[in-house]
Amino acid sequence: MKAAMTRGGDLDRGWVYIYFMNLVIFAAADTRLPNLTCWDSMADASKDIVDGFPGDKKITVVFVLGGPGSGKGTQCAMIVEHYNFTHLSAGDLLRAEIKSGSRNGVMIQKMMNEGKIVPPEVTIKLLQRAMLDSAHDKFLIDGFPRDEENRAAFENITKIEPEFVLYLDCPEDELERRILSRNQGRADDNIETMRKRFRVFKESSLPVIKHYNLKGKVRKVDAAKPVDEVFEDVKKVIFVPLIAEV
Ligand SMILES: Nc1ncnc2c1ncn2[C@@H]1O[C@H](COP(=O)(O)OP(=O)(O)OP(=O)(O)O)[C@@H](O)[C@H]1O
Ligand SMILES: Nc1ccn([C@@H]2O[C@H](COP(=O)(O)O)[C@@H](O)[C@H]2O)c(=O)n1
Repeated sequence: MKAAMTRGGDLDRGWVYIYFMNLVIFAAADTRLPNLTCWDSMADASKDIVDGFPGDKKITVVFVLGGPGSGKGTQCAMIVEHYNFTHLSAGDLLRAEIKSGSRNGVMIQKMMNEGKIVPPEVTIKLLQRAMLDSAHDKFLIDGFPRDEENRAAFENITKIEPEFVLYLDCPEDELERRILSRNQGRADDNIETMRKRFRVFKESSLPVIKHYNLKGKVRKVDAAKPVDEVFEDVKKVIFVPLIAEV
């Protein structure tokens, strides 16, 4: 009897064990649900970067490249006053992403502080969202593509070829002078990071400019001149023959 009771007790304990194991499995499945949802929403969030652009809208893109402090932001601001373009700065979008407190913010901040290039999927997603959110179809994309990886990924994902590349050419000593007197509170505007950024520009961005030059798509301007003179060149030499003023 004792043995039977013990056996019975063992059997009961067995069922209790199975019951609790089921609870654990269900609970585990339950706690995985938010993760599964998260993966789903991540898939949704990344959908916009793999699908190109909706509709047949023709998107015109001009890439604006040049060393750090060459005047990309300054010239883009002047271009949008005269031509029907929307200015998107890759650097500004990345800085906004840091400020938003997003998951990628810490990584982006670290890369920027070291003058390194952020992985293309992050930057392209931000650019593509900004383009999709905009009612416009003509974009000046400033500070992008920074390297061959940026360039190839952008073309593969968006299927967009730039109309041309505006290259603001400026010697390093002038870039350094401008960056060190910019005074906008940017953590990367210091001599050490500036030099790293210039090295990255020479090693990684110049090959992109060369790539487009081989395709006859580069419009180079002497960006060491005063702001208004640079803009006169940008305007007369580049935009007027190609795009009507608004
Ligand atoms: N042609 C110019 N002559 C003198 N100063 C200029 C000229 N163009 C821009 N600057 C000044 O140089 C600094 C850098 O210009 P800007 O921010 O437009 O460069 P950028 O290429 O966008 O820089 P970054 O790549 O670091 O974002 C600013 O303080 C700006 O006022
Ligand atoms: N395509 C890009 C553009 C920028 N970055 C990072 O941001 C820094 C600042 O860029 P600016 O154009 O505002 O000077 C740059 O040094 C990079 O760290 C990037 O990674 N990819």
